[in-house]
Formats: sequence, C-alpha cells, structure tokens
Amino acid sequence: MSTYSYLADSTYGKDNVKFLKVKKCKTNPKVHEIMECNVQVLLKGDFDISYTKADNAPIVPTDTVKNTILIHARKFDTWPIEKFAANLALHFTSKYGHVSGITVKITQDRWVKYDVDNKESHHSFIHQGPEKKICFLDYDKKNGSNTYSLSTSIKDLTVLKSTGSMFYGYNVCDYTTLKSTTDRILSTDIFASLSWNSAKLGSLESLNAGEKDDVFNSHYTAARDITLDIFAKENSPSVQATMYNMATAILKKAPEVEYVTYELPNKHYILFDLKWFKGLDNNNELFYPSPDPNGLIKCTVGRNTAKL
Ligand SMILES: O=c1[nH]c(=O)c2[nH]c(=O)[nH]c2[nH]1
Repeated sequence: MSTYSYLADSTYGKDNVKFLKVKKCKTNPKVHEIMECNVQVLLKGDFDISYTKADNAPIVPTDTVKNTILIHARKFDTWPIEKFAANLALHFTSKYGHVSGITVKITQDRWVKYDVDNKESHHSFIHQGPEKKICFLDYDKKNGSNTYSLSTSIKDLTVLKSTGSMFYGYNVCDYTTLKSTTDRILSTDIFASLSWNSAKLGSLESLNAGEKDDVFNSHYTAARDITLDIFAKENSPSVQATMYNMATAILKKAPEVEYVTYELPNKHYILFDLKWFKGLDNNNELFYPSPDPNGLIKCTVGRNTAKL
C-alpha cells in the first residue's frame, strides 16, 4: 500500500488478435468471402486491487480475452465489423459483473475478388495494399446499451491527382517562400472517420442482431466513393476546402453519421527546376517526391441542425 500514489486510470486486454474468416455461400460452398482482421479488446472495471494490492482475483486473463474473440469469430457472423464489435462488447460486459465497460477496435484488411476469364473469381482475392477499415467502439455499461461511442474509419487509402489542384491567396509574410500555383500535384493518405449517432442507430443488441448491417455497409461504401469522387472531380482550392466538401457530402448522404473527421497529410511533389541545363523547361511533368516534411490537415465536420 502506498500513501504516495493512487491508481488514476487503467484498462487492459489483448491486442493484435488476428484471424482470417472464410464465409462460404450456402448454395455454392466454393464461392467465398473472406475477412482478415486484427482485434483489440480492452476491459474497464473493478480491477484496481490487481494494480494496487497485487491481488489477481478480478483479472479475466488476457488469454481468456483472446480465446473469446476467436470463439466468437467462429460462432457468430463477423460481417460487418461494427456488428462483431457490438457482439464482443455485450458479451464481456454481461458475462463479468465487474467489467463496467470496454473498448473494441477492429482493423480489417481490404481483400477484393478479381476477374478470371472475365468473371469474378469465386475464391481468389487481391490484397489492396495498406488500406484498412477500422471500427472503434467505446461502451460503458452504466450508460445503457443505447449509449456508446462508435466510429468507422478508412485508413491509408493513398491517392494522387496530377492536375486539378491549386493553392493561392494564402497569407504572405517575410517568412513566406511558397509560390502560389493554379496547377499542382495533390497526394494524400486518406484517413476519414464516421462518428455514428448511437441514438439514431439503436441499441448494441440491435446492432448485434444485424439490424444495421445495411447502414454500416452502405454508408462506408458511400463515404469511400464520395471521398474518391470529389478528390477526382473538384478543382481543389486547398486540402482544407476539399476535405470540408467531402465531409459535407457524406453528412448529406448518411443521416446516422453525426460527425465526419478527415486527417490528410499533404504529400508534396516538388517541380524540378532544370533551367540550369541549357534552359530546359519543365511543363509540370517531372517532380521530386518529397514525402517529408508533409503538411497535415485535420477537421471534424458536424451536422448543422438549424433550419435553413
Ligand atoms: O492545401 C494546402 N493547404 C495548406 O495549408 C498548405 N500549406 C502549404 O504550404 N501548402 C498547402 N496546401
């Protein structure tokens, strides 16, 4: 016992619990879907004595947490990952009385079927690089299962446009060297996050029952499509203005989404100046990839409920 310190906060669980799940079509078991995931489950609750008194009695071992994730991945439908997060949250908070809350983070790889002989393959997939789908659920039992914090994110979707991006009219001072431009390269690793409104979605039990599967699937696809569409079509005045337009379009499309957050690095490509070589011009054609230092631009956009 220490009179000098107290436990201000704690949580524990298992991280990097990985699985690949194969879903076989009921009518043709050779037709598959796959899901590769990395799961983190951290428990909150009455565990203080394990830290302060070396009493392990309340500890549900992290090994048990791992076993549970895998058993539930085998027993229950894991598509979409938001439903599986709800399933795990309800299990841990109901099975163990002293577990007062939980955070569940599920990171899903992007495996996409490809065409063979002009037809979509039944069971062969291409891994789509570093892009991930991530869902994060934070639930405290005392708030009731209608109240939780849930987000779904797109991470590391790397894009580049070779024209259709500008940057001018910014603050100029004695520290400024940047040249304004009406035609530059724009490239970023997209992080876009949808914060769901739990009051509109419904209880964790209804999520676990699959009642919102279509909402999760369709809004995720819409957010990804809108992001890529606006990135391609807009003559971007700045990263700031473009990300705000993307977020606004997603909020219009997805009533259950309360906030849209973007975090976009501005990965610079700098035009080589080759005039030193016999006056050789460079018509926006040869660039130096300069990934660092990079700009980093973040915003969260909310829904304006005021009557227009
Ligand atoms: O879209 C941009 N936003 C900025 O804030 C910025 N700053 C900068 O140097 N280049 C850019 N581009």
